[in-house]
Amino acid sequence: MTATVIDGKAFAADLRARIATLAAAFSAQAGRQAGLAVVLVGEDPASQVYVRSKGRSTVEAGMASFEHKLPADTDEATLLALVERLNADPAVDGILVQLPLPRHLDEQKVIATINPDKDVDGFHVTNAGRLAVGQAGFVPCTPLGCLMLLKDRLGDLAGLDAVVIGRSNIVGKPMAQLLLAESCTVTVAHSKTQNLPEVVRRADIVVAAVGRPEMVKGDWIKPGATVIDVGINRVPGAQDGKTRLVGDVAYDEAAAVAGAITPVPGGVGPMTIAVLLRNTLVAAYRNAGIALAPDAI
Ligand SMILES: NC(=O)C1=CN([C@@H]2O[C@H](COP(=O)(O)OP(=O)(O)OC[C@H]3O[C@@H](n4cnc5c(N)ncnc54)[C@H](OP(=O)(O)O)[C@@H]3O)[C@@H](O)[C@H]2O)C=CC1
Ligand SMILES: Nc1nc(=O)c2c([nH]1)NC[C@@H]1CN(c3ccc(C(=O)N[C@@H](CCC(=O)O)C(=O)O)cc3)C=[N+]21
Ligand SMILES: [Mg+2]
Repeated sequence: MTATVIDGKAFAADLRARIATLAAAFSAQAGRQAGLAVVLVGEDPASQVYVRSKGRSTVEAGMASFEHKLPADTDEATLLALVERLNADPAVDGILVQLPLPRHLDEQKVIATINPDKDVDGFHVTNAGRLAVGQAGFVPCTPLGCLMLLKDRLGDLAGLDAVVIGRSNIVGKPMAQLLLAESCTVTVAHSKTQNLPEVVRRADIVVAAVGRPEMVKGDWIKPGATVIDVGINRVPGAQDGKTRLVGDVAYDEAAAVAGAITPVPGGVGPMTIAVLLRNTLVAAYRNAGIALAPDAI
């Protein structure tokens, strides 16, 4: 058996096209574009690439992009003051502070300062709480993108056994909450989990969000299972000095057993950015007081 490749890049492109149509309608109705502010502290090359790509996608979708680049030695008061200014700016519907922050800055404090109704990353405790109790709020982009791919592939998820590997606040935990809300039987595995291969072998749905290159092996996968690989790991490539991107799943092995699998790159990553645009547009409609059908995007 060879798995169906879940084309996240194509799915995300389709989603972005639908968002662009709605963003144009929003601009016409509201008399202004929806706006996303992205804050980058420091010069981490990977973060710079992501921020540039977010800015480009935002503009392509017909929304305004406000990029704020601050030096690595920015102090906490300066960063918090910028977030407060963006909270108060009516042109800004969504605020994203690129993580990780330099070590001297307290990520939790920065996230707590973002107005929850502009928190398009869904990282604020208010949004985490809303997700946990089933209230409307912003859901973190990566897990929501994973859920969209799963529902597109599998339809109703009720009763399926799902194993999420990883329990971070930005991927693993919200992913588990979303799958629980879809009535999956959810197991959350982490670095202290015993017999991880056996745990994973029970799963109809595997979401790997670990940050360890190709850790999940082909013989951990139940035949026919759906495998979502969140991992983005840069490893040395075949040629000297070159690097390549691999996921948390040993792709070729797993694809020989799974029913469907996301590739890296071209799987979950592009979905993250598309969902960020979606969340920003939802925020814009809400901030402008214009109704948006719950299933519009
Ligand atoms: N595609 C995308 O858009 C995105 C991709 N990513 C990628 O996803 C991956 C995970 O990111 P993130 O959640 O932020 O990572 P974190 O480092 O915050 O969390 C990693 C999780 O994996 C668990 N873990 C570590 N080692 C093992 C192990 N040997 N066995 C089982 N579990 C283990 C940790 O357990 P414990 O809690 O016990 O330490 C932790 O819960 C990374 O590769 C990251 O680059 C992240 C965000 C977006
Ligand atoms: N506040 C905040 N919100 C985030 O959502 C956030 C963050 N900080 N910090 C970093 C992580 C990582 N992340 C990715 C987004 C897109 C791709 C993506 O598009 N990846 C492409 C490949 C990109 C490449 O070639 O490097 C792909 O998988 O096909 C990957 C990873 C968002 N993150
Ligand atoms: Mg982290």
